[in-house]
Amino acid sequence: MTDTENPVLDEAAAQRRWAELVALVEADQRAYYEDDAPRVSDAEYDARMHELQAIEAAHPALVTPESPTQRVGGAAAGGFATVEHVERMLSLDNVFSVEELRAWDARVARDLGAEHVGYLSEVKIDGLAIALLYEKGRLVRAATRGDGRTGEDVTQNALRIADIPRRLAGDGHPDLVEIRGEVFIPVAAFERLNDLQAQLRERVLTEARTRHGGRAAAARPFDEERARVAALRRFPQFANPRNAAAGGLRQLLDKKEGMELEAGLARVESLRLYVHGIGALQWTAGEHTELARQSEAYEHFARWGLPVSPHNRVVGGVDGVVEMIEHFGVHRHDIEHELDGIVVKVDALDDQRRLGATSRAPRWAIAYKYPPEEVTTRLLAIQVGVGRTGRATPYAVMEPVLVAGSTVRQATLHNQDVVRAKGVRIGDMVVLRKAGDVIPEILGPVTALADDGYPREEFVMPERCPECGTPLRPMKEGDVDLRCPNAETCPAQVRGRVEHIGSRGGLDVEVLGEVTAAALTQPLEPAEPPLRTEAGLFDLRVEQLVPIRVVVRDSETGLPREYDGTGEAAEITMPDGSTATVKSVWPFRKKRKLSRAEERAAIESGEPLFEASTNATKLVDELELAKTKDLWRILVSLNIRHVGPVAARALAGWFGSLDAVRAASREELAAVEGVGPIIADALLAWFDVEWHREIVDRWQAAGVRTWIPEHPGPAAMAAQADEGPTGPLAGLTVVVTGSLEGYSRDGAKEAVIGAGGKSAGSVSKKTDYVVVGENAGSKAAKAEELGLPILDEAAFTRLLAGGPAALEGSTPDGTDDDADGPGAD
Ligand SMILES: NC(=O)c1ccc[n+]([C@@H]2O[C@H](COP(=O)([O-])OP(=O)(O)OC[C@H]3O[C@@H](n4cnc5c(N)ncnc54)[C@H](O)[C@@H]3O)[C@@H](O)[C@H]2O)c1
Ligand SMILES: [Zn+2]
Repeated sequence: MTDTENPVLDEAAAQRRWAELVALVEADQRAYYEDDAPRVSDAEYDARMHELQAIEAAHPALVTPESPTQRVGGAAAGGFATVEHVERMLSLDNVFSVEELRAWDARVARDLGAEHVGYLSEVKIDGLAIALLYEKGRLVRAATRGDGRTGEDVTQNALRIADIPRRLAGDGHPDLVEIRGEVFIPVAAFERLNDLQAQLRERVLTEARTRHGGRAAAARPFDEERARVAALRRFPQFANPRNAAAGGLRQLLDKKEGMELEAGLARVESLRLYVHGIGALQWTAGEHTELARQSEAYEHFARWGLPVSPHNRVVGGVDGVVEMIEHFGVHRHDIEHELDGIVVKVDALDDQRRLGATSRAPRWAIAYKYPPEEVTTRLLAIQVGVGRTGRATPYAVMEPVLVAGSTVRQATLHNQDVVRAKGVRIGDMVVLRKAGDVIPEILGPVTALADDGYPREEFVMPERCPECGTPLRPMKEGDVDLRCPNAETCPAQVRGRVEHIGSRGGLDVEVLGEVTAAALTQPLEPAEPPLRTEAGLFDLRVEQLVPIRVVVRDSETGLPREYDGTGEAAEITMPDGSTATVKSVWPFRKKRKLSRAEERAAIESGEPLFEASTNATKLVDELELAKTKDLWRILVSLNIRHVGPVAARALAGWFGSLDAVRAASREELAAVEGVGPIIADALLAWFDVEWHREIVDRWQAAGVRTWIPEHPGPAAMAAQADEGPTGPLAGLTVVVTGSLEGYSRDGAKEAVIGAGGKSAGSVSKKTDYVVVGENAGSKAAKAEELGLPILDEAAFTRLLAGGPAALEGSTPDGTDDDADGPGAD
């Protein structure tokens, strides 16, 4: 599986590697199970275990009962009384691919002499195991797994968990039953817990400030920085729900007081439980029917008031399991808790007994693990980038690492407060998470490795803009974000605005991307850029472009890319004052096609060897075409705060010309549907700035059309509005979710608006139709829950053309083909 796996080591090398791995895995287990503070990601731990297994498979002499492959990981750690489990608690073996799963299924079928095996397929809850011992229906003990034989007595904390009944419901309970389950913190509760930690930090700070101010001898000023670090140590941000849950169940509440107790209680009360197994079971003879299947046991559990996961499925064979794996591969983040795999169990208890268990795990169950979404890597540097709006954003530069299928080397850290709250220092090993399509995020440092000898450095937010040197400051009082106030000529901001003009939501000029924007605003040569601001954009000539040489910058960060040997090398000064050799390119020129003789002649006579590239002529041609694009695109291109495509469409549609927008009062602007007072203020503020007005003037002088031909003007629009909206979708709100074949995401919205309807982003009772495409997620489910009419793409097309009347005669819910979706069992 892993590339470190090497079964052809000679005996001595195998022995050495084996000992090394055992030491690593044991240290990992202590950090994970006893301290609730892992030092490596689960993926790395799994890889180590896997390598260990491979070595032992090739060298069976190395297998001893003490090997981690033969034991249940974990131990009963300090602080709690230890208890013996009535029956041993086991771990689970893992598979990492569907092929391995099918091979496991084939072995089980062979051992049972069956053709198909009936399974119970469950979501693998990322929490920690608990064993609940009930005697005649009364909870007598709750224990952690520990090493499988001995666990920690956590009954006191368990009694505070609402999901754990003190008495089982109903009657006819066994004399003794050991019920196993998973304690976890739901994702939403986890976020609330972290909010509470932040609030407690603030309270600690306020108290410290007050104490300081009250002291008569407050000669020294209050050390804000130190106080914040201390507060963070008392109430840290939790890295993930699993560790927060493990720490929550295994805390000594009676040793806590004050704010610590408040935090501790909140943590234990946010714990939930799903039961997923049976240990010892003793009934008074004759009082009960024998249980035949695990799923039957769950039915008993549910009747006794114990929570059973709603995601379990009973399936007829391995294909049903594979379907579930595929389903949760896509919907991994659509359920209440974190999951890291699918657990498959032989459902028939007789068969479970026949298959038995190894010293570590049952043979009748297996866990399929999804690819990791959390990995660890080294934080090499924290740099600061400046964006289009001047916001200065610190971002992490990490050792490249593979996570959720892609290589990640950078992650935004948002602002200096976020850096502080995460408690990361440059040089730390950090936990990096990339879940689904969400952008990668650093969760925090690996605290267990805080003293690994690698040099550390605290991050200090720079005081000046790294691109133009202007002092950074918040734009409003109370703003956390710092901005570069030099909007007019800060290279980063001009570059960002020019790129925005070329973007899909702006003038949609294909050649005007990040490299072109940088070339036009910050060329290495000529020293004077063709554009100081975007005002001159439509005056550009091909001759101006040809001599431009530029440094290629990273699209995320705006920083120069290291020289990679493919372009021309250029020496430049970096934001921190150092120099670097980076890659540079000539984006607008190409070599003329000359014979050798012609070339020699050209060199002698000083004629140029280069001419304009297709990119250069294309840019000028496309800008020419862009001059008569829709008015809303021009509006977006002005880079006015809050004026994106939606507001720009509303403004253009109502006023019909840029001059009318400019002449409108605050009230007139705010009154337009989809505009409102915030955008109205942003517009007025924008037109108030002289260099902004100059952009409009110069664009108009260059021939940019800033009106809609044949638009009747705002007065006529107002008159018409009194008569109500028109079009087949007038007065109707439509939500489009998932992907459609014939419409892009924006295209579908535009089509709804074009037909006189409203396009909404979220489903509510006010929604009239929900259009559901491929891979639709929670919105589709919500629509079903609210009983809203659901349309497929074909019905949507009919609706756009003919309004609701066009849908009559067809079934509003489409077909019933996919009735066995996620919630159908
Ligand atoms: N990062 C680290 O340093 C580190 C160290 C040790 C363990 N780990 C993590 O723990 C894993 C190994 O731990 P493990 O031995 O506890 O095994 P495991 O977590 O892979 O599987 C066994 C456990 O799964 C749990 N589980 C969740 N849902 C279940 C369900 N529906 N049915 C049955 N059991 C369910 C049970 O608590 C059971 O004990 C590793 O693969 C890794 O993910 C990480
Ligand atoms: Zn600047």
